[in-house]
Amino acid sequence: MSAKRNSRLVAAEIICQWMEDQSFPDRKLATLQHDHAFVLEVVNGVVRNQNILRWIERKWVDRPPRLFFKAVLQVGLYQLLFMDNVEQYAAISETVNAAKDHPGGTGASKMINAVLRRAQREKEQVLAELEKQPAHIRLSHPEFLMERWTQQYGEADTLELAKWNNEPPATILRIEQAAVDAAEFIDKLREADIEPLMHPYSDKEIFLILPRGVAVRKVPGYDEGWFTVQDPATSVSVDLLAPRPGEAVLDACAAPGGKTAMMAGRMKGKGELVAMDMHDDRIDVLKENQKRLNLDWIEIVKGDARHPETTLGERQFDAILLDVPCTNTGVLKRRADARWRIDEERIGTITKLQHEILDACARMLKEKGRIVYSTCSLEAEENENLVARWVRDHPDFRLVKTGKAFPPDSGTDGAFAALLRKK
Ligand SMILES: C[S@@+](CC[C@H](N)C(=O)[O-])C[C@H]1O[C@@H](n2cnc3c(N)ncnc32)[C@H](O)[C@@H]1O
Repeated sequence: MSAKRNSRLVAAEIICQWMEDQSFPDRKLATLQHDHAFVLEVVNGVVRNQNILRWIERKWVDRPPRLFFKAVLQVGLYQLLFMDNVEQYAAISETVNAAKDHPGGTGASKMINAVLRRAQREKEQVLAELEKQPAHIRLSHPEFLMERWTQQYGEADTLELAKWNNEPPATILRIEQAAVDAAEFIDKLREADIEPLMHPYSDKEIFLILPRGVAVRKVPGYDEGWFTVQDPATSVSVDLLAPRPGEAVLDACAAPGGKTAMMAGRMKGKGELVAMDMHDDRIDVLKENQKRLNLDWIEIVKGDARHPETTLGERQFDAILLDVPCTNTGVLKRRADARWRIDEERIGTITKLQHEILDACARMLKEKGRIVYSTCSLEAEENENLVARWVRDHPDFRLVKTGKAFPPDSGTDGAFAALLRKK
């Protein structure tokens, strides 16, 4: 049996890797063996609160430490300043040990020890001082993003949005009503001492909010495929597309398959539903979900939505969902690292890709067919502006309707969807 590793060290290694190459190991985090909940909270908290932690480092550390020690320091600071359920002595000693055992760690561990003890002594003062800092530091968002939101949505809504992004995300389940009766599922949850809350957004679908700390894999009916983990905002696009039994439907950017599963439910297992994605690792997850949800009638294909004919030949569809890759600004609450990946250049690159996917997949549509273009972004360039420009350039299509969920007012993640019909 392997010896239990220092959880602070595990967290620091993951954070250091992220600092080096921006790779955020969602899957590794989901499968950690030891102290899963603690490491997950620390990693997400440190990444989310970068601007605050860097601000403290600039105030209290004379010479910037090497990346690994920077990560260890941030792990310690995050526990002391933001986690109420951690014993302070353990937080300091275990974090210092994580640095000490590393090559070159003798000097760094002294610095880390001194800064953490200072954080322990001066916690109230430093948090009060933080409240006086500019919003992008206090709420830990990129300055340029706060500025562009302020221009688009005004200052008050921007501040509300940034605060919402920093709250812990709720785990929300969508009941697979073809697999289980909703009342029976809720009874099973209660028998397992899980008291769910019905999400107010529930309409065609039923969404349940799980109490904090419940591991999804332990929820009754996980293996039987009685539910998917999914925010209600995901139904904005599926409601607009409204796939029907017997239709030929393409989900061109499908993995991990939340919306595919929702569409499969609407189609009641009848018709053709093709789920495509271009990334092998994402297709693996799509297949796992397909298996768990018993949706073997769905066809999963690997293909590039910029060149769908290469995979799909001359097939034509009644309805196409384009849930395109985006900047994710509507789901920053769920994805701790996403806010740091956005810049003006990325918005430019991603809108070009979105445009290419829309152009190419529109060719796969039957006469009078329909497309829903959707994102989980709040940026007008990726949403309203892109669709308006595309329809201007494609007079054989008309924009029928758009749908939007905008947090925090929506009480959901952010989402945008536009229904386009071929004339
Ligand atoms: C927003 S996610 C889709 C989420 C999915 N619809 C769901 O509800 O679970 C976008 C997906 O597009 C895929 N993707 C990115 N570029 C693509 C391309 N050129 N062709 C096909 N899929 C692509 C990504 O791998 C990713 O899985």
